[in-house]
Amino acid sequence: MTDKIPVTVLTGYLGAGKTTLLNRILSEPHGKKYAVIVNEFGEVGIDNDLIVGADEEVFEMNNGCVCCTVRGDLIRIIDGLMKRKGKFDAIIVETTGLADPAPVAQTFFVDQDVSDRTRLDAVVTVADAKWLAERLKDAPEAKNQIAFADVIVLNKTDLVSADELADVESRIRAINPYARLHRTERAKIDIDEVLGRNAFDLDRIMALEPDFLEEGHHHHHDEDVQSVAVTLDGDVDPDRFLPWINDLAQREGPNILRSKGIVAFKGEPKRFVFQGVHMMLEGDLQRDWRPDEKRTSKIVVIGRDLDRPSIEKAFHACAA
Ligand SMILES: Nc1nc2c(ncn2[C@@H]2O[C@H](COP(=O)(O)OP(=O)(O)OP(=O)(O)O)[C@@H](O)[C@H]2O)c(=O)[nH]1
Repeated sequence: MTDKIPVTVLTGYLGAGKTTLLNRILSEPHGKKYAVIVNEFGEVGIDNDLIVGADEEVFEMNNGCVCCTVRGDLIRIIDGLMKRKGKFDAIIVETTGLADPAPVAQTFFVDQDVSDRTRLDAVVTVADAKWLAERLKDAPEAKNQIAFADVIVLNKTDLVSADELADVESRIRAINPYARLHRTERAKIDIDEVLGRNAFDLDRIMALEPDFLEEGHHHHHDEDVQSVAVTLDGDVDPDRFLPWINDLAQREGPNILRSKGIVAFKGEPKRFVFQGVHMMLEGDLQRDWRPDEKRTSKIVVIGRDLDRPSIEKAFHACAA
């Protein structure tokens, strides 16, 4: 068992702070080599672009959710990684915010090749202290992610009062009394609390889902949640884009579960990156566009009842 490569499944609802946690882990002077597998919901890869690349290799799985259509991809990527055994110490799988962690975890037990060579170390769930209580009401995935967690990182504590924090913590405890729970701001946590936990407890999961080890376990996505991805070749006018995106977040905020994008502003050598959850938006200029990189702007808005044509039209109207 000891020579099996540990796998950490990083989950948590849209915008909770998974990539923030992942970047924190990868930026630490850990002296280890991690293989990172990211899966995102949305037709264009943005997350992959936002992971701080040091030495680790990042494998992207788009076009679907890891818990359903791309599970074959996950198995293939892991098989490929295993052929290069010895080159890395651990695998981290970041799932989409809409993934049910059960089938992802199941892969590490049911697929023979994968289970021979890897072991699921822990399911780590990042929870958004501000929005989790709402999502527990309307998003079954959010609840499953908490139920399946071995470690819970209760993030964004800066956005709530002490009472709200205690309330969300008690809601989490009602679903999962077993997981280790940490309160964090910007996912600031000791790496040892997240990786190398040896915490995944199959017995507990079997009690939760007796058919966990049976194949053909299907997860139905919340069909109401859609992803609108728009790309634009060429530069964007910040004087048009910024008021528009701010206005969209204010107007459609309750319906927008997540928004993000990488935008090329006219005359600006740096990439503008914005991130949002509901009506809260943040954005800044990050690294330079590389000489070999096409200045393509891409945005993704994930939510309910979104007006796709109007978002597409409005973004294209921001072209410089
Ligand atoms: N105020 C505040 N914002 C945070 C905190 N942690 C992360 N954020 C912001 O929340 C947004 C979402 O963070 P991400 O790490 O991208 O979340 P994610 O879970 O990877 O999102 P998806 O992969 O799209 O589901 C970003 O704008 C972050 O900067 C926090 O503790 N406090």
